[in-house]
Amino acid sequence: MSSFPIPVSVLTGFLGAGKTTLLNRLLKDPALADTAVIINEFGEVAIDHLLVEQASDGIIQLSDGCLCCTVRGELVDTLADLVDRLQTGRIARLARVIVETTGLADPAPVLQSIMAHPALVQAFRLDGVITLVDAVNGNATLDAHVEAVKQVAVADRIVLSKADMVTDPHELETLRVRLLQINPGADLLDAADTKTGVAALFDCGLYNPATKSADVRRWLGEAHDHDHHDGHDHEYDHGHRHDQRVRSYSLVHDGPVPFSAIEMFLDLLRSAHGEHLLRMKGVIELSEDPLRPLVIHGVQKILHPPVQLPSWPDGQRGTRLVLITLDMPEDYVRRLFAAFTNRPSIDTPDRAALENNPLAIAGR
Ligand SMILES: Nc1nc2c(ncn2[C@@H]2O[C@H](COP(=O)(O)OP(=O)(O)OP(=O)(O)O)[C@@H](O)[C@H]2O)c(=O)[nH]1
Repeated sequence: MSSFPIPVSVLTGFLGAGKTTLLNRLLKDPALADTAVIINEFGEVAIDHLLVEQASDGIIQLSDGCLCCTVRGELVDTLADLVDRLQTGRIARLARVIVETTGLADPAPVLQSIMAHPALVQAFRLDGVITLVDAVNGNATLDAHVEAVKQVAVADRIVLSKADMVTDPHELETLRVRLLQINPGADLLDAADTKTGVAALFDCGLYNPATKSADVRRWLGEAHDHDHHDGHDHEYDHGHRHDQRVRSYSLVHDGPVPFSAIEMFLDLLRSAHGEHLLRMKGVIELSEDPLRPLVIHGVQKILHPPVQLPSWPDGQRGTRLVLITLDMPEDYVRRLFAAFTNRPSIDTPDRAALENNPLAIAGR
């Protein structure tokens, strides 16, 4: 038996960053039994993975019981096919799916295809995004490719590989600081560290139905930190042009918010700026049900189905959203949020005005 929804982890990272190396090591752990690995190839890059052999139906069974396949086309079809195989008994068990994206792919479309598909949303849940960064080439790749910055920005876990090949400790430290500036909410791990195993990388807990918990404690800590800085914490001064376009900030409201207000705020945000919204996570204190926090998370325009936790972690209530954005006017977002949480502001329309005229705030 497999319990739905099945957790899906996305493993991404720059070309040659060490994804396959890490994956091969992880798959030796019995905790990853009954895992399906989907290698999602993009564009023209031809990949000859050791993991993958040719099989007539595209999916091969490895000796440890894991399934593996390479997808050139639609990831959605492969995931739907896995569900079909489970339901028709052609696969006995499926505990987890790992999607490895190759090279310099923008991870957002992969995440979207999992989170947006009506049928897949029932069967799968996004567990988390693991991004490999090569310590030798990391800085140069981040400078050259905005996709690389996006990969770091959407990560729940960032794994630094090839640190053993860097001789200058200062260089390594600079890269670490840079990665955490792009994405302060992620755990930064070392690929060579024995602790960087299954427990550290999986069950990121965006929401785990088995334990009915989410990793909101970390997000909340994150939100508090940002609050102290009044949103100006990531004005970088080191001149990396792509990094400066990525911002991470939090929106905090102490007190309950009606579901309709949050829904409309998110709708407006996504319709006006969806493609600039790399990642969003949050907990909401609902007016309708303040004792049970609503957990939301999204990638670009796609919002995962919200779930309610049975109680508040730490007992501390409040509405906190953490946003990671690319080229998005923060001021607009803050004013929109203030309007929907009914915080008065001299030159900003209130919620009632916005419900009548959603275009009332300039800056879209
Ligand atoms: N020294 C060192 N070499 C590593 C490490 N991780 C990976 N490598 C080497 O880096 C090369 C690329 O590693 P892969 O695991 O194939 O990288 P990948 O991210 O899967 O590559 P693509 O799928 O082609 O993007 C291989 O030769 C690995 O042996 C590490 O932590 N230290």
